Amino acid sequence: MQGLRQQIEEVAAAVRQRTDLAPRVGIILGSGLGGLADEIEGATAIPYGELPHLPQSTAVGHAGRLVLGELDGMPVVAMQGRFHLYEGRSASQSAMMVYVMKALGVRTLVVTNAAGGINPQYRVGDPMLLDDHINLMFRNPLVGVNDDELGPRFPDMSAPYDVRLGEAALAAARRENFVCHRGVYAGMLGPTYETRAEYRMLRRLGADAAGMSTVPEAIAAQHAALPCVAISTITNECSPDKLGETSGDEVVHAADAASGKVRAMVRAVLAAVG
Ligand SMILES: O=P(O)(O)O[C@@H]1C[C@H](O)[C@@H](CO)O1
Ligand code: HPA
Repeated sequence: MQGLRQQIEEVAAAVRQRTDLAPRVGIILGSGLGGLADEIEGATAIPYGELPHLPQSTAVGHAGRLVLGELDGMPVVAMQGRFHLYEGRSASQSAMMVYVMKALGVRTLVVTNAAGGINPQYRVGDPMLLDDHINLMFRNPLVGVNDDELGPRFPDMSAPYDVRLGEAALAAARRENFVCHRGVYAGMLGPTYETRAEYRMLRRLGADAAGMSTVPEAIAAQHAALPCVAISTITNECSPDKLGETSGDEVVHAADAASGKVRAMVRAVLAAVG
């Protein structure tokens, strides 16, 4: 883990060479939400390829850049593209940027993603605030020797998502008059979408939505004592009894179409951070 801390410091130092902005909020932009980074003012954009230790982002709809600047007056750092396990990344690699963001000064993490709606009440385009998650990736970024400088050996996971900031996100949905659910996200390894039997199983396990990201990042945030808010956009309905086909393009398109709602929620979280 000492090696990991060194890598974190080297990435953070490379970022500091490009800008002296000290971000307070870190934002991980999921599929369809990359456009939020275009609203960041005074932006410095750094392609991942220009930073040490970072792999290329290969996922559809993920630009692969770090964008630093101000959003509604708040200094932020946004990941325009993340590292998924299905791209061949380890859980540790997929979560490393959480520690880099903390090293840069971030004190709150906002995570967004696209997810399949398992709860039969959920419709394409609805946002879901994560109340909790189930780690079905069978990977954990904290496996290995723990670095006590980064966080404790056995982090508590009884409340991985910040309730007060989540309330601020929900209040934005009420104010702007759109439906927003609060539910449980099942983190899957991917890259296949689930079978009908798997969606049925996930529903029985208590999941409301399924996706292929977020869980390693939320675990790292908890390890690093960073309050975390996570918001899914429901991009496909996964009723086992009438399951249609799903594709990556459909997911990106649906997330893009609904991105205004999630943007409003992210901005409400920024305002609540104060
Ligand atoms: O980065 P996210 O989670 O938004 O990526 C999307 C959703 C799934 O994880 C994956 C397949 O649709 O891409
Ligand atoms: O149905 C899904 N399953 C897993 N990941 C997803 N990402 C978008 N939709 C889905």
